[in-house]
Amino acid sequence: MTHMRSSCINVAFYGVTLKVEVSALNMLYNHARFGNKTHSIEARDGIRLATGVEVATFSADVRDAAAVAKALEASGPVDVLVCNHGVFSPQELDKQDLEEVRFMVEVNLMGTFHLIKAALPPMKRNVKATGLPASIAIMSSQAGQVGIYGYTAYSASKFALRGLAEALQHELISDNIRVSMIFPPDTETPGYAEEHRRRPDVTNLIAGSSPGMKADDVAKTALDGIKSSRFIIPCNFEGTMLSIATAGLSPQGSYFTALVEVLFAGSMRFLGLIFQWNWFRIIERWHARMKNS
Ligand SMILES: CCCCCCCCCCCCCCCC(=O)[C@@H](N)CO
Repeated sequence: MTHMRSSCINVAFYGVTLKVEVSALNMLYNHARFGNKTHSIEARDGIRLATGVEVATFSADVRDAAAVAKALEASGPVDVLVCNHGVFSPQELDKQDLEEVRFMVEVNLMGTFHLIKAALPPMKRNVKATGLPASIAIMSSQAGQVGIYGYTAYSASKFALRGLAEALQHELISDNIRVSMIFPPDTETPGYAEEHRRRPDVTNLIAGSSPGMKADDVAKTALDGIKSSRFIIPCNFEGTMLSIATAGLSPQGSYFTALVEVLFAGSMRFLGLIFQWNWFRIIERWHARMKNS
């Protein structure tokens, strides 16, 4: 992040790696259900060990707008805001408690609003004062590009982030602030290990269409994408296909990617339909098997 001042906040959950990659002076390390102060101390020590860089960490629950605002005030103006928090509880909506649904929406969606609202005013002032650009990166998921069995609440919260990001980029373009969205597949984190144990078999079959990744690799891809101010940042090959298939009316800064999107729109729709057809078949078969046993 050479062109940006090395101040950054990073909010937990997809892994500590992003923090190690960025030579951050100020960091906010945030936790929802799984988090506490210990995690932010671990993150700080991890960064010191890996890079020798001394960082500050501030903890807050992203669901608590006032706490987030306080933490951001303590951290000082942010150049690169990475909204990296997220929670997931896999279950069919029919079986899932509304409390769980609300929890995902509160953390994944409202938490992102809280961070951006708190970070934006000083970020704008800072960009004006320094003449340097700033970035807001939002961690979505491939389940924020396509809805999948067992992901109703999660997909809803992640799809919502896209609307937020597209509109926000309109609002911030003249302030020289770039918005990015990252769409990772299953990512090896402690949260994922827990999720994988609990999610329905059929979810595993469908999510298996996109191979999982290590948190480090997602972090590297995310940083590269943020640095080149891409709006959509896919993380693996399937993610690239998915991003072309779901390009919609999203901003596209790369002429090359724009050309690929235009040239392959039809055939990607066709491929997407084949994927859907296959997924519906998997679901039907799975239900038939459940009925028989
Ligand atoms: C047209 C071409 C299509 C290409 C293939 C599409 C494959 C889609 C697979 C979706 C996997 C979703 C993983 C979500 C991970 C996640 O966010 C949870 N693990 C939460 O932690």
